[in-house]
Amino acid sequence: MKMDVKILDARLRDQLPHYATTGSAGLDLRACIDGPIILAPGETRLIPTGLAIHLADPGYAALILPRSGLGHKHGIVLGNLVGLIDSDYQGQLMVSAWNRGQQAFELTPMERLAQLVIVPVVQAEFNIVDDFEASRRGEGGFGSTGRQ
Ligand SMILES: O=c1ccn([C@H]2C[C@H](O)[C@@H](COP(=O)(O)OP(=O)(O)OP(=O)(O)O)O2)c(=O)[nH]1
Ligand SMILES: [Mg+2]
Repeated sequence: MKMDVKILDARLRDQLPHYATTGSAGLDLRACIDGPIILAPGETRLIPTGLAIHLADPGYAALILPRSGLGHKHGIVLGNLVGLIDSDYQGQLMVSAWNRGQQAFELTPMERLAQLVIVPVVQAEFNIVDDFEASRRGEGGFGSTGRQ
């Protein structure tokens, strides 16, 4: 698919997000900040990415996800856990950077902070009913099938 992209920060012109390998699902998003930012343990900051996208088609959405290295090694994940980008959103992509770790983390200008994944979406119509057609699971959940 092709999506409209606006480059809001000139520094991105020579380091546009791209799929790093042929099989990559995510496009890395960079921290478009003017100087280093120290994220104290527990702190959350909204970080601009210098990029806007317009998916336009309600059959798509984009997800902002943490990078595994930053999340696992440094505790840098997302304040909203997952960012959901609507197909009609035209503003700058923002990353809620949360230091869930015990150590301060220095975020460097233009470092790759999170990743963007484009996903298909189905908008559901409601068919209001009094009772569902029976299923094997019924209302069982939250471990109802056991652990092993
Ligand atoms: O990590 C994120 C999450 C959201 N957004 C933008 C795109 C999205 O389409 C819009 C609204 O996001 P969401 O619906 O999750 O937030 P809300 O709190 O419900 O705000 P709104 O009332 O604007 O829908 O904010 C980001 O840039 N980054
Ligand atoms: Mg919303």
